[in-house]
Amino acid sequence: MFGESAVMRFNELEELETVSADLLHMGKDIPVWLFEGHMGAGKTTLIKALCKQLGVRSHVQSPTFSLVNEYDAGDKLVYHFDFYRIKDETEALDMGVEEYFDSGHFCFVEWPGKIEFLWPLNYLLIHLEADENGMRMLAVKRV
Ligand SMILES: Nc1ncnc2c1ncn2[C@@H]1O[C@H](COP(=O)(O)OP(=O)(O)OP(=O)(O)O)[C@@H](O)[C@H]1O
Repeated sequence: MFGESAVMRFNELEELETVSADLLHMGKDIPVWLFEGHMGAGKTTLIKALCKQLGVRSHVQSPTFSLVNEYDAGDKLVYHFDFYRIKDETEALDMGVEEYFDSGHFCFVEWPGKIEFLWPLNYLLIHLEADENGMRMLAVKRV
């Protein structure tokens, strides 16, 4: 639908259903999705919308302290990471982040810049920004 990259603009929470459906259409064959964006850009909110589309019924919230949450999405699992508070990449290695990335299950990663050396070869890179009016700009690229 979008080729290898796309830009989307939206400003209503209701639009997230369409945005997340489009993203899944574009990247459903890629397990690891990296979500870049400043605090409050809307990373967790977008991941919630994606999880809903994937059939997750449990509560989706940022795993700021646990580093990873696991959600059941029927035939697949979703691992939701937040590396904002991680000390260094050794901590990510110790929690087995490479095994998660290789598992074939969806891995949605907030603050991926904190573990840049551990990014897999292929991933979906999503960059989110919010302007002063609350308008969101999302750029997505298959790598
Ligand atoms: N598309 C959107 N339209 C309107 N409001 C939104 C949208 N996305 C997020 N918000 C609102 O912006 C606020 C911050 O969103 P969210 O917590 O998802 O950001 P975040 O990028 O995960 O931040 P952090 O890095 O601090 O976890 C929330 O109150 C959320 O409801």
